[in-house]
Amino acid sequence: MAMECVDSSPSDLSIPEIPAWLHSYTIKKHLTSYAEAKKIKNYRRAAHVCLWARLEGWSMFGRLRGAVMMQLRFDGTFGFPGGLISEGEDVVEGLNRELMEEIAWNPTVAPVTWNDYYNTQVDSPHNLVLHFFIKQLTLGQFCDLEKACPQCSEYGKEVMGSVRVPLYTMHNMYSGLPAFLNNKFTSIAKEQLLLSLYHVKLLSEEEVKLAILHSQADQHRLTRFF
Ligand SMILES: O=c1[nH]cnc2c1ncn2[C@@H]1O[C@H](COP(=O)(O)OP(=O)(O)O)[C@@H](O)[C@H]1O
Repeated sequence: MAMECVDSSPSDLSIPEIPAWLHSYTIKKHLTSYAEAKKIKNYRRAAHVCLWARLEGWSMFGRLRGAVMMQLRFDGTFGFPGGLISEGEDVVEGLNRELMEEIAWNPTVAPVTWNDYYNTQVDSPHNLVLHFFIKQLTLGQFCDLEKACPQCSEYGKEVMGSVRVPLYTMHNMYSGLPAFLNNKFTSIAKEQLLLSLYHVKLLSEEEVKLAILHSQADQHRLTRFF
């Protein structure tokens, strides 16, 4: 007997507006509405979240802007915390459960809710529906979470630790965010990172463009020399 799926989602979840130039860089999988995604049969569902906090100030590396959390995964790639939703499980409940396992998230402090939903993409080759959330924390909550991460049950197994994404670019136009973008990312996590930075206005349209350009420029330099 098929298990009945619990679903607490509101009916008005819409597809976000994404400017055409950013769309072409960041939407690598079919973008769909949550309602359409619900109709897809025999696909697994996963949900991940970009947790971030505003952070004003400067350092010798450049303007700090904000704290954004990603994690180093068991497969050597970077991704956002989250994971597969169990059969019959509500997406938001499943996401909060995954966060407890992967980053020692305490959902009673600041649970991820449907207000934090951002978009859904369909990874057809892998029969996977990918839901993405973006949640703002206070800087205090973010720093507490960073300290708690190593206490999670998956630490040293599935998750090797949380990292803060560098949002600055140094004078050489490469160190910082452009260099970070040349790491290996799982699935569409790199594209989700760029979308998040733009969506929450941590970076302007021009700054996202430049970060992409400078990360690619360095790849070309390396190809020429080696
Ligand atoms: O940060 C991410 N953004 C988008 N997709 C991701 C991200 N991390 C993992 N995925 C995709 O979702 C699938 C399941 O995610 P994950 O590996 O986190 O699940 P698990 O923690 O339940 O094992 C992965 O196989 C990968 O294709």
